[in-house]
Amino acid sequence: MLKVLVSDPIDQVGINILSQVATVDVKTNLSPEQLVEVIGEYDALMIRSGTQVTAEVIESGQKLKIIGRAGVGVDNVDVTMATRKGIVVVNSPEGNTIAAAEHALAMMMSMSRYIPAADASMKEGKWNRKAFTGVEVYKKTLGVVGLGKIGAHVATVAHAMGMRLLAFDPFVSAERADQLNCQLVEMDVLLRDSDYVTLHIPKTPETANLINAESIAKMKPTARIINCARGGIIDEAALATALAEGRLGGAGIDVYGSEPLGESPLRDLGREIVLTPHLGASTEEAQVNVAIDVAEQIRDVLLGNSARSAVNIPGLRPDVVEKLKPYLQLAETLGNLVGQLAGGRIEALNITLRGDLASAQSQPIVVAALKGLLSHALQERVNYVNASIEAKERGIHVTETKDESSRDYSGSLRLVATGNLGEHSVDGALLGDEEMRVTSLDDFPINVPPSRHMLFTLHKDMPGLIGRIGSLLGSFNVNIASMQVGRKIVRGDAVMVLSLDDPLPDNILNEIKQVAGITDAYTVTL
Ligand SMILES: NC(=O)c1ccc[n+]([C@@H]2O[C@H](COP(=O)([O-])OP(=O)(O)OC[C@H]3O[C@@H](n4cnc5c(N)ncnc54)[C@H](O)[C@@H]3O)[C@@H](O)[C@H]2O)c1
Ligand SMILES: O=C(O)CC[C@@H](O)C(=O)O
Repeated sequence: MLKVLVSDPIDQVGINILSQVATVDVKTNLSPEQLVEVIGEYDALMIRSGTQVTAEVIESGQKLKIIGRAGVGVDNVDVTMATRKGIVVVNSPEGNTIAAAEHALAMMMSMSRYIPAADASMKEGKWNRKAFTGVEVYKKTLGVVGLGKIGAHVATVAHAMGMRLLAFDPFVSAERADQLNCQLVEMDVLLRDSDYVTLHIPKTPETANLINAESIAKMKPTARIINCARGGIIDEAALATALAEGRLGGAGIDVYGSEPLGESPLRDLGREIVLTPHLGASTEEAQVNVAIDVAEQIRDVLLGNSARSAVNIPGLRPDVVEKLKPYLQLAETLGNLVGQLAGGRIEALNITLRGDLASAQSQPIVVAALKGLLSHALQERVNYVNASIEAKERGIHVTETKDESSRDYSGSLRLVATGNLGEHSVDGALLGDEEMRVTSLDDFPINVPPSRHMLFTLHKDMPGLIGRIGSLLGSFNVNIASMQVGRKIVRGDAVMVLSLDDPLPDNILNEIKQVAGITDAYTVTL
């Protein structure tokens, strides 16, 4: 029975989905050591932002196939290590967009009107109207850093509230910014001209400490900053000092460099700062959305299907995979076949997509071919997640070619593997929608369906040779299911492909190679 560990609080609806296919253990508040200790039992791990999925956790998760992050950010997962281990990492890119955007807007309003401080004073029994005179956001300038999903929603609502909008996002077009009524500007201009700055960017090496003493010095002393994105984008010590010294008007902070936030100068500040404990995604609606989104993906992956938002299988969108499925199988089979024919250390693989396939998205097909190529050596350790990285680490130079002009089949593939033992090529196509055919081997035309056990020979086309091979196999009690010969000219070089019902005994290959007229022979197990 499959087992899933849920190590952060997840809505029950997600647990119910996981329970359709697995035993689900909910164990929140595990220490890092406890997580390392138990993770080996589980096929999948579902988390929010509380669990740190370190390299050590992944190393210990020998059975792990998928890590599901019920939210957007995967910075609490060592994705590189997961990829290396062939573990799919999925998230919910949109499930909490509205929740996080509304939290940023709530921060903007509550700090403008000192609502948390006024509320606290009321609860202390006071009636102090003078201490909490705020400011309006109407006609003020909001600088949106990161005009992605959350930034765009914040911009839309802020525009409706009568704010002027600036945006900094090097990856967004001026047209998109225009649609959102934002003026795209450089970061320095945004800092200089904004009354409010709101951050909606991922934490990356470029964005770490983006807001520091230097950038704060560029802002208006009355400006207010909101971070509902990721901790570590603002230098918290520099922020606290600037607020304490009146060099910045206010801050609304939901995320911290280290969570949970321990002792911090931010906690010592007054009404000018609003702090929340990473609540951006904490709405009932968002938690249901992300739980369903991620639990469904875990369930699907455990059932052997693809995930719709895997962060470490770029380009393998489920709709694309669905359409290409028969060709992915073909690519994997041909990769496996040419890998075994080439043997030894493969140095290069060229994949040619022909006919209609030339206009298809090639990346999944290339990944499938690499998975096949490496599967003989790596067995089940190689999968769609890590095939590219494994190939790269082995120094395999991968190239792809597209040839729309080839019209033998509606779409066909050609793989050429070059290694330290030589070069081999295979061509393959689909008959009808799904039936695979190997259509050439080392440029000799053949037409055979791939089968589990196969024997390939390169030989001289001469009378009696096929009979001798048949008798030899018979003497080892190996049954031939089908046989085909391909040649370019009569009595020239030829190939023979035999599909066998049984695996070939170890010693028979050498005997086959001794038969007069045989140049070479290969066994392949698919
Ligand atoms: N507080 C929470 O609970 C909470 C909830 C959801 C999301 N988040 C965080 O909010 C952030 C935004 O999420 P999203 O869903 O909008 O992501 P998104 O990917 O849709 O948008 C991010 C945007 O940032 C831009 N960007 C990347 N690097 C940049 C840089 N150096 N400078 C400027 N722009 C840059 C990208 O082009 C993109 O448009 C993420 O960090 C996410 O983890 C936090
Ligand atoms: O799990 C949470 O509540 C936080 C989620 C949020 O930070 C995200 O990146 O989606």
